[in-house]
Amino acid sequence: MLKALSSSCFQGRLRLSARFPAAAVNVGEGRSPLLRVLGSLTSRRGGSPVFWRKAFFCSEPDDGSEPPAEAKAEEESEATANVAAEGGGAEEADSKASSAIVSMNPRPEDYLSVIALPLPHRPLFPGFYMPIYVKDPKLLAALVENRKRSVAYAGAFLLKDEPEIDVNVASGETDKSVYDLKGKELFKRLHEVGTLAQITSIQGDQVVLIGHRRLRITEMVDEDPLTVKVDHLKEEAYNKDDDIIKATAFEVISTLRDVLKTSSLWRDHHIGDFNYPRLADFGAAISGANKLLCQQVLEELNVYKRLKLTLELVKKEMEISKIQESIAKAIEEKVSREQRRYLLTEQLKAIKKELGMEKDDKTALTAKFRERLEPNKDRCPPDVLQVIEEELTKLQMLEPVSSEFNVTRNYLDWLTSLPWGNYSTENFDVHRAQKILDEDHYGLSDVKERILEFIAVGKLRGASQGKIICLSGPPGVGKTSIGRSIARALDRKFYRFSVGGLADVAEIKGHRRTYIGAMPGKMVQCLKSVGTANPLVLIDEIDKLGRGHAGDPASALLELLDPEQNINFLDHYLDVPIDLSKVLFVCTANVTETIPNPLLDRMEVISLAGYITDEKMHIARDYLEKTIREACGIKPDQVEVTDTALLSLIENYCREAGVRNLQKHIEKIYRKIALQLVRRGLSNEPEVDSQKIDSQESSSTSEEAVEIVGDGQIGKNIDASASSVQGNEIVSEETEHATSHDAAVESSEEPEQVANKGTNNVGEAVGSDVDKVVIDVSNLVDFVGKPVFHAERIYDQTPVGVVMGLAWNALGGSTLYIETTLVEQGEGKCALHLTGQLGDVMKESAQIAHTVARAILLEKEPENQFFANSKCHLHVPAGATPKEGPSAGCTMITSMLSLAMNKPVKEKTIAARRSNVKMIIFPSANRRDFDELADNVKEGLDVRFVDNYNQILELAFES
Ligand SMILES: Nc1ncnc2c1ncn2[C@@H]1O[C@H](COP(=O)(O)OP(=O)(O)OP(=O)(O)O)[C@@H](O)[C@H]1O
Repeated sequence: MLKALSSSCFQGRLRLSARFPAAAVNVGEGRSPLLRVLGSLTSRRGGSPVFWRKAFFCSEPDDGSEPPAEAKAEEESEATANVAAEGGGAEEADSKASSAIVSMNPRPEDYLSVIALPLPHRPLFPGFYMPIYVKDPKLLAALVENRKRSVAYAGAFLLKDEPEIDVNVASGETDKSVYDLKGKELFKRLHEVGTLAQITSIQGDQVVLIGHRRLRITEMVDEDPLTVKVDHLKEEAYNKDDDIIKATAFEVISTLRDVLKTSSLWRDHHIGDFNYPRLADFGAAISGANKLLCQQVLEELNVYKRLKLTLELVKKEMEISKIQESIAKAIEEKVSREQRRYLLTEQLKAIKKELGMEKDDKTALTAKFRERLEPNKDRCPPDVLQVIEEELTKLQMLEPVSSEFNVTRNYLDWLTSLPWGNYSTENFDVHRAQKILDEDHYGLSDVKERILEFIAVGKLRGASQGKIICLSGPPGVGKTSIGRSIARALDRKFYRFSVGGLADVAEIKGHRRTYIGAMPGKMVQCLKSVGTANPLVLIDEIDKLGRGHAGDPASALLELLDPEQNINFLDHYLDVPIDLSKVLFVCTANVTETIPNPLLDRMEVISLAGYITDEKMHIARDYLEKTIREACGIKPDQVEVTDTALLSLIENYCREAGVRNLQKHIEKIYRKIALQLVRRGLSNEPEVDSQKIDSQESSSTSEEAVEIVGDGQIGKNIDASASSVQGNEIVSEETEHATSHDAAVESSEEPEQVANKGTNNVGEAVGSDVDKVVIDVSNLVDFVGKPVFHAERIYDQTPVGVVMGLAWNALGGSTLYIETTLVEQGEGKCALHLTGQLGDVMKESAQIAHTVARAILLEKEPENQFFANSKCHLHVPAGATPKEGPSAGCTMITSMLSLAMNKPVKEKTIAARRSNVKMIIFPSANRRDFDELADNVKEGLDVRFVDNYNQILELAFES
């Protein structure tokens, strides 16, 4: 009824059972295709590691029916021979054997007392092979002995779990405890129902069993080795044609088929021609079910119930199989997708390579690097060339996916992109250089002269030497921009970087290549970006160099700048020396005091003092305005900024040493003008358009409209409309102008309106050129807001105790007052109270000034006890600004004396030109500095040089 398992299976099965001793080895090694299949199947299902893996389906069981003829014959002959030779053994066996000698060989069912073999992992099913390991030597010896006496049967019983033993314990441990069990202990632990097992081979401690028929233990006969009395069990009788049994059996078969189908290993096999009880055993045996469930099947003698139990097991197996299949499928799909992609890209690469369309990555890279190096190869230092060659060889040997490959590639990228020995031709034309410098900057004659000297030396030597020029001065005096001009004058490439706040040495010297994301330092980056080895490098803000947490940036900078050292500058990343001796370094600083001394020593400092109003006017007029106007796209005849407006800007808005703020203000003005011009253009255009539309709609006005558009004089039209709208304002504006400028300045009208006024105002002045926007003092406020500064002169006439001094600050110079006033008087109340955020040195100066003033007063007016009996308060205004320095001593003395003698300092005494003061008193030691000032600065100043305070006293108080 049932189909043969498969012809090949059966062949294997029969061969194995027929020639068992030899085949047993094969069984163990799983060489038979069928056994291999079973073995793989079971191991895949994760059954018990040793025993289940080695349980194999074998032959027709001895379930009451006859064993296969061939096997039976062999067994019989073997048994006969053994018994004949030894003529002894166990009692029963003896009796059977002796009876066998007389009548017949012992049959399986004749074994009523058997040695009990414990099976720790799975029960043995009739018809299945199972190799087991017998570790107990006594038991093994007994089995061997029995076998010799042709008592080749034993009972195989599943071991019950010890209640406290976890079923999941490693098999090794379970095995160990199993081997230790003996006698009664073992007896108690055995399941009652087991299998009569034929011992087919014993190889060392490996014993191969074939299950024959079911047994039930009745009692223990012997303890060591455990021998038990058994009953042979038979299935309950059943009706083969019972529909329910039939249906269940079919269901088992079809489920088994499904399982076999889903498992690729079993796909080609068929289920054998079994009877129902055997079918149930087969299903249970090959399922990966739990040992107790299998034992249940073994114990079940009702065929229908056994089939049902098996059906449950195989259904479960089916589910597991399905899940397993879907997992396997998903993984397979993923792997094959990736593999496919990989294969395709490899194929593509191979095709491209074959067609010469693309070389492989490494070859292409190497070729690229070599090509890049080629133009500089002759000038490239030999040691650098050697490093490059070595790295190129290394690149060839590295895997493109490795991180080392990337490091080497980047390194080669940097090495080959530097301009080794590639110098730009310098221009030593002094006249041209002078022209360029004058073109870019007004004044700064010292700086320009120094640059021209440098060029002249270069011309005579034929090559310029590396130099460090340091331009020091307040912000906005043109330090950076003059650096750019020098580069232009010399025809050198320009590169600027700021070291303000720089704290990391790696910024200058680069990181070591071992770091992830390592980069070379600024200088190497500079060379790569300019592409020549002799650029002009402007190092900005060198006075604000950071402290550095790892290493000292100042020392690194020294190595970079020092002409003695930088011929072999070593960048950590590049690791090969670079010659920086031809680089012209220009540094900028606001103050030189904070520049590290070793650096300052090597620099040629050129000071840019700051500009006076005259100079600023020139700069604004001839340089700033011009460039800003162009940048805003405004034509020169569209705008006029009057001198007074410019002056007001400089004096009242941008009080600074440089011109940066002034530049910003002019930019602001020009931006606003640009907006106005655009707005006016736009406000006119829609008007023209609307007329155009009107002309289409109304025929009566069409001619007029066409005339206006056709006229092309849009400007005129704009103006006409503007004047018609603002006619009244023009009149009022004119009157305002006639009366007062201030009124216009304080006007709160919108900037645009005021600008229009300016335009119209000018329109009147320049006749027909009505589009011009004029900025003068009257409308300046609308463009740049209210003035920020007022004259520093607070007093028209300085009162008693007040003296004006000169101060230096970061914005350049400024004037400041020193005021002393009396707090209270009384016998012995001599005290001095100081305010105005004075630094320690300045406080000490004030104390000294107090003492000196007292001494001078004592000498001049011995009877004047002012200082002895007065508490004075000295204040330096602008209290929010900290002040420090030793140079205010004389001014303080003068201020205190003025109070003590109750005489104001003479109006023309101490002053600065910017504050409209006429006389300045300088210490004689400063005469040299004063002489260096340009004539236009000195102009109009009454300067006196003094050696001691008495001279000041004379100038300040005596007429
Ligand atoms: N003498 C000058 N003639 C023409 N333009 C000048 C002059 N001095 C400064 N300028 C202009 O002023 C602007 C500011 O100058 P720059 O940026 O070079 O100042 P700086 O001294 O480098 O300031 P900082 O110290 O803040 O860096 C530039 O646009 C520059 O062209």
